[in-house]
Amino acid sequence: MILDTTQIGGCAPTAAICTRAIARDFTAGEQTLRVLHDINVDIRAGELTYLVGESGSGKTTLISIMCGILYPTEGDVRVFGTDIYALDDTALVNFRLENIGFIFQQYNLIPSIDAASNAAVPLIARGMDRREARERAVEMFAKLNIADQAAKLPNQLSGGQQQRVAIARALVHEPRLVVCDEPTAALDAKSGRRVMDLLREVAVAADRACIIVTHDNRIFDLADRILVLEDGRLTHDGTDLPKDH
Ligand SMILES: Nc1ncnc2c1ncn2[C@@H]1O[C@H](COP(=O)(O)OP(=O)(O)OP(=O)(O)O)[C@@H](O)[C@H]1O
Repeated sequence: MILDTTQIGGCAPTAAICTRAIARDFTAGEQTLRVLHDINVDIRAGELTYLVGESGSGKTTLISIMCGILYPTEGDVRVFGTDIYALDDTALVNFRLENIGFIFQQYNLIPSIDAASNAAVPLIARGMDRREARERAVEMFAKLNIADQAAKLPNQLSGGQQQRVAIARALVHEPRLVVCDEPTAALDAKSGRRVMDLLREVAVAADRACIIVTHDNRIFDLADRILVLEDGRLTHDGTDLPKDH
């Protein structure tokens, strides 16, 4: 019998991310702490989804699990239909490289190479010629208003400029899933909205999705969908924040 694996656990075939019964424990000394409990959510393609919640509620842990960098203690994660934690390590790395762009709170830029080379890394890792990869990175810089910063080393850039280099690096290979942890926190209001416009332009389409962890109430109106985590449990899923938030 042939199983339609996209339907396992009730995952919609069109879901960008589908989590079923996700739990995650961390162990510190003798103590084991459960920081995520029974997370069942479908992130739809074509939408900008926000994940909000108090500090320590589990947002970074959940997005790390959703994008293949942290194994869940329990449960399954499908990204565009692929059961990612059933892949072997090499296949998982390749899957991430091909399909996922990350923007983390720490920019993790390589200090010894210039901004354009940093942003070109995902293309070079996929085998693109270095010069062409840099050109593509600089095109992305133009959209982010930092084209004139391409030849600078990371330590010659402001915090906001470093963040935009990290954003360019996440988007340069046009991944199907973009995952961002506080992408606008270090930016002024105008630059923050510009980054959100760019994320919507590049990262949201019929077969693409973007999930954003944010506390930034200046951009809440731009979400298609808002998920709220409280103490490791999903307590709200809607087009707006709950009234008491
Ligand atoms: N590697 C780890 N070892 C032990 N505990 C951890 C580890 N990573 C996270 N935790 C704990 O898990 C809980 C959730 O952390 P997480 O970073 O996911 O929260 P968050 O909602 O992203 O917080 P913030 O908004 O402050 O970034 C916290 O209690 C945190 O202390």
